[in-house]
Amino acid sequence: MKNKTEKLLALLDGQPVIPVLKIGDVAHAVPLARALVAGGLPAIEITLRTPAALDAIRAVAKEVPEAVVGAGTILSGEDFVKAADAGSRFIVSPGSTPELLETAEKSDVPLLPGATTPSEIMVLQARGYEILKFFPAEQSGGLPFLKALASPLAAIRFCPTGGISLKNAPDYLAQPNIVCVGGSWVAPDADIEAGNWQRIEELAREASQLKKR
Ligand SMILES: O=C(O)C(=O)C[C@H](O)[C@H](O)COP(=O)(O)O
Repeated sequence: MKNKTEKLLALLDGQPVIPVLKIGDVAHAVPLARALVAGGLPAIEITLRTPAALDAIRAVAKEVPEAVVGAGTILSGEDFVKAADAGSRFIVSPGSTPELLETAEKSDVPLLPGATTPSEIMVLQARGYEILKFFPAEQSGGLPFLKALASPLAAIRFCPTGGISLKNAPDYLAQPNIVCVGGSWVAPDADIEAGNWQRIEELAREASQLKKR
């Protein structure tokens, strides 16, 4: 597990914000990934929330080698395997199940599993996880909650996601037990639909300049 934690950290490479993407049309995947890379956010999370998601992951893995493509909204072992086979280099889930964790343990692809309560966190810690997603961050108690976890659960670091924006991201990133934040704000649905890659590149640049790294 140490290896996989290090692998995950190397892939994220200190990037302060991981864009959480919902891609409805596979044709948007490559230009969107290129815009995010150009804006300084190469590690991206394509969520399995649309029928196009697996093809989008495949297209980015093949055509945008500068990107570090990951998959999000992974709910089962089957999703994990499909996403990894499509070329995902890391996998993100909103929570965890024993079945998902068993599948992840057989793979070389690192998993960033979600947890919010001390008990969920302790179960994952006992299985060797040191970096967890904290989802939905704002709705689950946000920064005060994460600060309260830092002392009893000192070995765990978090990637909070859900309700994070350019406005509150700096406060999260200033907290030592936070590795990065995730957010959809850097790639708004309307800009993806309109092919507004320049604006997405600008939003990415703004986000990439927030601390950590
Ligand atoms: O389903 C998952 O695996 C997720 O990653 C959930 C997303 O992280 C959030 O839905 C993003 O939240 P917003 O930035 O507030 O839009």
